[in-house]
Amino acid sequence: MSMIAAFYGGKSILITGATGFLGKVLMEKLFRTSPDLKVIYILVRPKAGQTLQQRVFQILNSKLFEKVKEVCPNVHEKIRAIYADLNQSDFAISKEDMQELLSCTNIIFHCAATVRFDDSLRHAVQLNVTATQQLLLMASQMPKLEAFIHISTAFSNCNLKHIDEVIYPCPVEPKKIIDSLEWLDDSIIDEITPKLIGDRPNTYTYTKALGEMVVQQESGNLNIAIIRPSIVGATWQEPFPGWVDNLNGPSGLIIAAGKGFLRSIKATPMAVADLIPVDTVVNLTLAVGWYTAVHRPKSTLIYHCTSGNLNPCNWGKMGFTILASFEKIPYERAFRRPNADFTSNKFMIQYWNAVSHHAPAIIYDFYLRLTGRKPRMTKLMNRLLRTVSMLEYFVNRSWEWSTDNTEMLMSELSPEDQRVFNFDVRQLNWLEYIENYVLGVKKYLLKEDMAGIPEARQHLKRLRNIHYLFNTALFLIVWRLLIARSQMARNVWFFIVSFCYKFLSYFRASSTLKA
Ligand SMILES: CCCCCCCCCCCCCCCCCCCCCCCCCC(=O)SCCNC(=O)CCNC(=O)[C@H](O)C(C)(C)COP(=O)(O)OP(=O)(O)OC[C@H]1O[C@@H](n2cnc3c(N)ncnc32)[C@H](O)[C@@H]1OP(=O)(O)O
Ligand SMILES: NC(=O)C1=CN([C@@H]2O[C@H](COP(=O)(O)OP(=O)(O)OC[C@H]3O[C@@H](n4cnc5c(N)ncnc54)[C@H](OP(=O)(O)O)[C@@H]3O)[C@@H](O)[C@H]2O)C=CC1
Repeated sequence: MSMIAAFYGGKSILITGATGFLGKVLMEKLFRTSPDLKVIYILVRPKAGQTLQQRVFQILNSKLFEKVKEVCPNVHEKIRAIYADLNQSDFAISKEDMQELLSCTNIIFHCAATVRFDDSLRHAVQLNVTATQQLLLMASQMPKLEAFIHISTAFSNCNLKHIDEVIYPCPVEPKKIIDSLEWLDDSIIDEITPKLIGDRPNTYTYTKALGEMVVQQESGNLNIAIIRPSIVGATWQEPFPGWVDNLNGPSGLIIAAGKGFLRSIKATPMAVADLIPVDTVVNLTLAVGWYTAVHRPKSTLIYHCTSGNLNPCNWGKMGFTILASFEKIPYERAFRRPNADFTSNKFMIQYWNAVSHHAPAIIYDFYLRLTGRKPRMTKLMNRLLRTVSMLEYFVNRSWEWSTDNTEMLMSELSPEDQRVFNFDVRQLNWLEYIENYVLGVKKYLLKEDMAGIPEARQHLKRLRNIHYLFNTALFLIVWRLLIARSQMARNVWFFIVSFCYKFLSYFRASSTLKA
C-alpha cells in the first residue's frame, strides 16, 4: 500500500491554479491514487464566457480524466469549485465559502501564477507575490492545515549559474515593491521595471523570486515547502504519455517547427535543455505534501525538480530528435516542410529570419491577396519571432541546480511509493519521451486525427516538389539575369554548356564502340 496515497485519503485539499497545465495533472493524480480523499477545493474564475461549473465539467470530461472516472466514479461530487479571483482582495471569495475553506482545509497546493514573460510588473506582482501573501494569511487561519506547498520555478534565480535549494534574497524587499506599486502610475512602473528586475530576463522570473521571499517571511508556524520545476513538458507516463494542453515552454515551438513556420532559432546546441515532464513534477509535489505534513521539517525545504544534473539532454539533441519525430508523425496542413536549425551567430540569425521567415511570409501573403483572401502570414510570423525572442534567453544558457533535498526525499519513500509517485528522472529515455511529446502535441493540442497521417505525408511531398520547383525557377531567373548583365557569367555559362556537350559526345561515342 502506498503511504502517500493513504495519507491523502479523507483529506480536504485546496488547489489554486487547478485549471492550469500543472493543476489539472495534479488533480488527476490525486483522484486516481487517493479516490477516498474527502474533497478538492479549487479556486476558479469564470473565463472565456464559461461559468465555473462549465469549466469544471470540461476538465472532468476531458481525455486526461478518463482513468479517474473508472477508479473514482463520483469525482464530480468530490470537486468543489469556489469562485475566486486572485487579483482581488480576499480573492473575492464569498463569506460562506471562505468560512468553509478556513475550517476544513488540510493541505494547500499553490500553483496559480501568471507565467507570461511579457506581463506588466504590476500584474505579475499582484498574482505571483501579493496573492501568495494573501493565501499565506488565509493559511495561517486554518486550524486543520497540515502543509502548504508553493510551486515556484527553477528559473526564479536564473541570474545565477549554480543554484542551491535555498531562498536567495532580492535587493528590494517584496513588501516595499507591493506598497510602491499601489501609488506609482503605470508609466513610472514601466520605467523602473528594468532596474528592478536587474539581470533577470523578465518580470515572471523576478516576481517568482519575490514570491519565494514572501513565503519565507510570512511562513510563521506553517509547514511549508517550495517546489522549483524547470521547463515543464508533456506527461512522461501518467495517465498516458505525451499529454499536453497548452503552448507554453517548448510546445508552441514544436508546433511552429512541425508546421514548417519556424526555420531557425538562436540557440546553443550544447546548452542543457532542462525539461521536466509534468507528471514527474506532480509526483514530487504529492510526495513533498506528504513529507512536509508527516515529518514536519524544522525549516522550509526547497526541492528542485530538474533533469539536467541527473539525466542531461542538450538542445542540439532535443532539436534533432524533434525534427526526426516529424518524419514519423507529420502534422497536417504544414506551411513548409519541417526543417529548422540552431544558430548562435547573430548575423546568421538575421539572415535566416529574412530569408526563411519574412520572405516566405511575404510571398504567401502576396499569393493570398492575389486570390482575394486576407493576408495573415506576416502577422503570424512576427508574433512567432517575438515569442522566439522571449524564449531565447533560456536556450542559450545552462544552469546547475543542486537536488539534495529531492534526492533525500526519494530515499525516504518506500519502494511502493517510489513506484507510484516516481520522480526519478534518471529513468527517463529522452528519445522515447520526445517522440511521445511530438505525438501528444498532434493529438491533444492540435487535435489532429491519426488517420490523417498518410494525407499529411502526401502534403509534405507536394511541398517538397513545390520547393524544388521554386528553387529551380529562382535559379534560372537569377542566372538569366546574370548572363544578360555580366561577361564573366556568360563565360562560365559557355564553359558549362561546352563541358556538358563534350561529356555527352564522349559518352555516346564510348557506348557506340561497346555496341
Ligand atoms: C543539431 C541541430 C539540430 C537542430 C534542430 C533544430 C530544431 C528545432 C525544433 C524546434 C523545437 C523547439 C525546441 C526549442 C524549444 C525552446 C523552448 C524554450 C522554453 C523556455 C521556457 C523557459 C521556461 C521557464 C519556466 C517557467 O517557469 S514558466 C512557464 C513557461 N511560460 C511560458 O512558456 C510562457 C511564455 N509565453 C509568453 O510569455 C507569451 O505567450 C509570449 C511569448 C509573450 C507571446 O505572447 P503573445 O504574442 O501575446 O501571444 P499569446 O497571446 O501568448 O498566444 C498566441 C496565441 O496562442 C494562443 N494561446 C496562448 N496560450 C495558449 C494556451 N495555453 N492554450 C491554447 N492556446 C494558447 C492564444 O490564444 C493566441 O492565439 P490567437 O489569439 O492569436 O489566435
Ligand atoms: N509551465 C512551466 O513550464 C512551469 C511552470 N511553473 C510554475 O507552475 C505553476 C503552474 O504553471 P502552469 O500550470 O504551467 O501555468 P498555467 O498558465 O497553465 O496555469 C496558471 C493557473 O493560474 C490560474 N490563475 C491565473 N490568474 C488567476 C487569477 N487572477 N485568479 C485565479 N486563478 C488564476 C489560471 O486560471 P485560469 O485558467 O482561469 O487562467 C490557471 O489555473 C506556476 O506557479 C508556474 O510558475 C514552474 C516552472 C515551469
